[in-house]
Amino acid sequence: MTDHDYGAVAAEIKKIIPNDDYDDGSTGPVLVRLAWHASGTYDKETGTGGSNGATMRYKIESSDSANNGLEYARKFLEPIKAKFPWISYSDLWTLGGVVAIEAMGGPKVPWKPGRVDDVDDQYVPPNGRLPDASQGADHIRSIFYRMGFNDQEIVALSGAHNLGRCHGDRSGFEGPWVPNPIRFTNTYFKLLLHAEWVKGKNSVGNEQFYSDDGELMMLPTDMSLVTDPKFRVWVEKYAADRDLFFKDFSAAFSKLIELGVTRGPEGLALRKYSTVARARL
Ligand code: HEM
Ligand SMILES: N=NC(=O)c1ccncc1
Repeated sequence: MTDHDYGAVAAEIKKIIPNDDYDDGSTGPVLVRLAWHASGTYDKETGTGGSNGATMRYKIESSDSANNGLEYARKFLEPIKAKFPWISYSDLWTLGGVVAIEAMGGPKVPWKPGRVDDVDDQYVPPNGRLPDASQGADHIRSIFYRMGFNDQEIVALSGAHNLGRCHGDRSGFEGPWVPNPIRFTNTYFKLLLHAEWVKGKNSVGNEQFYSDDGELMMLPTDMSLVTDPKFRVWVEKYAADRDLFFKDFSAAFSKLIELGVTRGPEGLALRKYSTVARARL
């Protein structure tokens, strides 16, 4: 692989994180969500989906309602793609999440280049592989076990809900999880355990949980992290130990953005699965 200056790309991404005209003043949370959704379609049994290929460029995937709102993130990164045309979208989108996490005070996340963008939509994974926020622990496990994650990693990754907010016109849920949604901390876990959460219906008719002052929220899937005993063990650990959360989140997010990436001797990603597996998409 020729040596491109990925540090220069990262520095350019860092410049667009603060944004007084967007949400809570930062593009960081939606960039993290883009990196996660671009990777979270992976299926370990068939080797399909994942961050390689940047398949969300194709309508089939970008129009999946689970990806509502990610057009903002993709647009924020377009000028950087124009400035560094040699970087793949697959690498740009994952690097965007990594840079955003660190810029918001989170841990360094190991990231490697070499993803290759698909040239057509033949490898687009089927919709429906991302989690449904209205469900519970069994559903979360089915989604994340499919990707190859365990309970500890599921809880660590869920800590990304310390960032950003829900938007009624995107997901049908509303509000932030924590008081400062543009700083990466373990507050999400402390609130899950120690705040009072009351079930209610939001303005678009979906059930979610509200803090006593009505300012903060939790999704039904968030609440399953404290009602399910095996998840709860890790919520308690991460609420008590920020450094442990940072270490585990960094490892899990690095694993997430590598899903679907098999590199050849030159470091470039190869398509891992056969036409047979593709036929099963
Ligand atoms: C456990 C399964 C998960 C469910 C059901 C879920 C669901 C949701 C929903 C419904 C939203 C609101 C989207 C919107 O209206 O803008 C959201 C936002 C977000 N999610 Fe998740 N999520 C899950 C896991 C994750 C993971 C694993 C990550 C990253 C590691 C993540 C990162 C984010 C971020 C950063 C936001 C805020 C985006 C913004 O502020 O625009 N989520 N999530
Ligand atoms: N982080 N996950 C999400 O943003 C999401 C997942 C599924 N459906 C809507 C939104």
